[in-house]
Formats: sequence, structure tokens, C-alpha cells
Amino acid sequence: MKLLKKSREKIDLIDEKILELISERTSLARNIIKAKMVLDMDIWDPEREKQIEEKTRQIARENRIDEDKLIKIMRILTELNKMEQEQILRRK
Ligand SMILES: O=C(O)C(=O)C[C@]1(C(=O)O)C=C[C@@H](O)C=C1
Repeated sequence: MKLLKKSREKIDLIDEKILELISERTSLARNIIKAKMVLDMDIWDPEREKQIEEKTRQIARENRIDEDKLIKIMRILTELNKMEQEQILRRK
């Protein structure tokens, strides 16, 4: 079925872009932890995570995607970033 093959090819391309962006997002942990060490800030910033959650909910509503599902994905990304920061801190 040509439609299925074409759709899967598009999903493969999108998945590649998503993973590249996740890698880029996570690599920013290096800069963030450096700044937090200078500013004597905790890795966990609840205010910032609340801001990210609000933006996520807005984008979910605009795109008719389940808000809670999208929040779960964003929480994984922030957890990934925090883990990366903790690992960098331990190596210092
Ligand atoms: O912006 C920060 O302070 C970060 O550490 C990044 C990040 C994120 O992944 O977006 C991760 C942990 C914080 O609690 C808030 C946000």
C-alpha cells in the first residue's frame, strides 16, 4: 500500500528531526550547569518548569493534542536535562 509506505517515510524523517532536537536540547545542559555553578543555582528550577508546562499546554490546545500526554513528554525532556547536569556536576 503506497500511502502507508509514504507516511512511514515521512514519520522516519520527522523522528530523525525530533531526535536531533532532543540531542541539541540536552546538550545545552552543559552551558546551563556552568551558569548555575557561577550563580549558585540548584539544577531543579520549579518556576522555569512551570513556565515550560504552561507553554506546552497552550501548544497542545492549539494543536488539539492531549495536554497531559504532551506534558509527560516534556517532563521526560527536562528529566533528561537534569540528569545530564547532575552527571556533569559529578565529573567536576
Ligand atoms: O533552564 C534551566 O534552568 C534548566 O536547567 C533546563 C530545564 C529544562 O530541561 O528545560 C531543566 C531543569 C530545570 O528544572 C528547568 C529547566
